[in-house]
Amino acid sequence: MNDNTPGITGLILAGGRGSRMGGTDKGLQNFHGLPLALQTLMRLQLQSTPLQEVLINANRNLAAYESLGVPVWPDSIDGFAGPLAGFQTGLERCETPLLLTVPCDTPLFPLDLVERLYTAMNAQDADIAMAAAPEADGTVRPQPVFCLLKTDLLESLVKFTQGGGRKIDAWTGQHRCAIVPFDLPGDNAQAFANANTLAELQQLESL
Ligand SMILES: Nc1nc2c(ncn2[C@@H]2O[C@H](COP(=O)(O)OP(=O)(O)OP(=O)(O)O)[C@@H](O)[C@H]2O)c(=O)[nH]1
Repeated sequence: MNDNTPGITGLILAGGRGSRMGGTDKGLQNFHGLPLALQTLMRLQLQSTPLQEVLINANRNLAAYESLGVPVWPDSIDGFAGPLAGFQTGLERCETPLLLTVPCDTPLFPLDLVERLYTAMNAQDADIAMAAAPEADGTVRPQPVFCLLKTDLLESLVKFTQGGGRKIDAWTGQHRCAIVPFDLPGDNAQAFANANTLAELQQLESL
């Protein structure tokens, strides 16, 4: 990070239903003995480009999340409207020019995530930088919940969600969006592996 890097707030998205995990609150499931949300928080605190602040977005068990020591905000849109509701909450609550979103169920994400998204955003004069990574079939695909966003996109997002929009790519497609592949030699091919089920969580622990 150099002196010109603007403040960046990290947002942990832990507001989902976790239906494929039996309706459990995913962020509170243990990964190597600690809740996924805490593992995610620690990974954000280890980023090569430091964050100014971290927030958690959760819709259940708020006291348990608050015990992790950072501010916790539930969705401002009712009814589990999806990750974009979390983006909106983060943009409403963050006090820095940039917001980084990460999900709570992908605990091996790269330690240079912030650095590479920020570099691409600048180089491409973009409003959003989104990670992309190889999936099981080897194809590099966007990972839409890993986004660096300019905070002044809030108005656009509120308009989009008020119009019933729920799909991340439909909204990001309205803006200059840099897609940032994490498939360089030395990148961990499993870095964006996520746990939707308890079996997948166990698999992740064995990596
Ligand atoms: N704030 C917020 N975040 C959500 C919502 N739905 C999903 N997310 C988050 O978006 C990320 C990806 O979520 P998914 O795996 O698609 O959904 P999930 O609710 O976690 O799990 P499933 O119900 O099994 O699909 C996770 O970090 C979720 O916490 C929501 O309604 N509100």
